[in-house]
Amino acid sequence: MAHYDTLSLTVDDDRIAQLTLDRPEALNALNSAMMAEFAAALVEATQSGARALILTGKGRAFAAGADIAEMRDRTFGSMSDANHLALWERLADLPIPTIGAINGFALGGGCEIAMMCDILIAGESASFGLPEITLGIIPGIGGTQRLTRIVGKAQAMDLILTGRRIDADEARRLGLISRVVVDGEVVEQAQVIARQIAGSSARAVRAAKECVLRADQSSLSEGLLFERRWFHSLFAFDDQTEGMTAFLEKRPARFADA
Ligand SMILES: CC(C)=CC(=O)SCCNC(=O)CCNC(=O)[C@H](O)C(C)(C)COP(=O)(O)OP(=O)(O)OC[C@H]1O[C@@H](n2cnc3c(N)ncnc32)[C@H](O)[C@@H]1OP(=O)(O)O
Repeated sequence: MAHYDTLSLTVDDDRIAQLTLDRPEALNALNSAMMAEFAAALVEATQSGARALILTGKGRAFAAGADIAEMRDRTFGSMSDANHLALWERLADLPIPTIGAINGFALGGGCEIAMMCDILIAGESASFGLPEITLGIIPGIGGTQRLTRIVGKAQAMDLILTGRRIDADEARRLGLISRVVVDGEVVEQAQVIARQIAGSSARAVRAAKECVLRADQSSLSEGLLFERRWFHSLFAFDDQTEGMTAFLEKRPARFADA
């Protein structure tokens, strides 16, 4: 793995990649250096053959948002010419499942990146929020769009216009995250989920991810057709025969790429 200054990337023997944001002294505030390294690390993780990626933060935050010190003196020109923040969006395009393991604060851009993950689990004392409004700006890494799709207009307006923070339980009630776990066990629990995914058929996992994501972006009829076509196509591969034979022979399936 390459050396990074603002994050670390590991890929273990089970082909689980773990990307850890690593600027704990600034609560993992997202600066330009981290954004460039993040994009490079995603490429490296994918090329390593990883079957799932865990995203977490070092210390008492997942990430407390974009780096305010770096951002304060930026201008419209420097932001728009560089299409600033666009690189973070690469996370949403990753072909493998992504699991956000949220420890502590996930605020502003931190919350926005978290919402790009496919599966999101958080420690009991994690807190989420989009406080950009208090800084005279709005979310810029997809926060208004993703939050509205996840929680609906009224809740999204409430959270975005007030900038208030919510705890892990409220985030789960609203649908932002799927599981709340004991603080300190977030990464461990994410690894359990990642291993389960890595032990499944890689093609079926990819098909499932593409179908779920399609649900957000297409009409129901298009989505149903997309799902059915993917379903049919999985019968072209050995994993389907192996999965079903293993069930009938009462043994665990041994998928080719697991
Ligand atoms: C993506 C887009 C479009 C926008 C954004 O994300 S804007 C940023 C949105 N985020 C925020 O507004 C949160 C800012 N941070 C806080 O409100 C607080 O730090 C806290 C509530 C998360 C934690 O407060 P606490 O008192 O526990 O800790 P601090 O002393 O405030 O922080 C420790 C250390 O980290 C620095 N820090 C924290 N957040 C950021 C940030 N977003 N950018 C830059 N630096 C940040 C903080 O200044 C402090 O550093 P020093 O010890 O050097 O003062």
